[in-house]
Amino acid sequence: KKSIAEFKFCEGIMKELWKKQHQAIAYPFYNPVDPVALEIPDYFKVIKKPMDMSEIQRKLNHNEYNNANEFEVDIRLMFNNCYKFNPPDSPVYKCGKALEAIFDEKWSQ
Ligand SMILES: Cc1ccc(Nc2c(-c3ccc(O)cc3)nc3c(C)cccn23)cc1
Repeated sequence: KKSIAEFKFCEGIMKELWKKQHQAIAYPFYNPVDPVALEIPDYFKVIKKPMDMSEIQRKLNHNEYNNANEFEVDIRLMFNNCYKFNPPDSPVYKCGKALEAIFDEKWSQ
């Protein structure tokens, strides 16, 4: 059952992740990874299910999540794609870990 409260909770989390104060760690996740622009032509060979904050926001706005769990699945997919593709010592990997920590804190509230 699509509860309003679950939807509001997910909306609140996205509102947090989009905050300007998190821009330095959230920017790699704002939009779909563009392998041409980023010069990473093998990205779609490695990452079979791309996911980003704009797509998550679009799905939320279009009521495409049946529950909060489906929303969390896409959030975790976005971060795990980042950890799969980027080396642990890379700036973007560290951005993912920092942003996921903010997500986890809000998600557990
Ligand atoms: C040569 C090279 C190496 C690493 C990257 N990573 C990266 C990613 C990225 C995000 C999520 C993801 O699942 C994969 C990649 N986003 C960026 C951005 C926005 C700027 C610079 C680097 N970025 C780009 C180019």
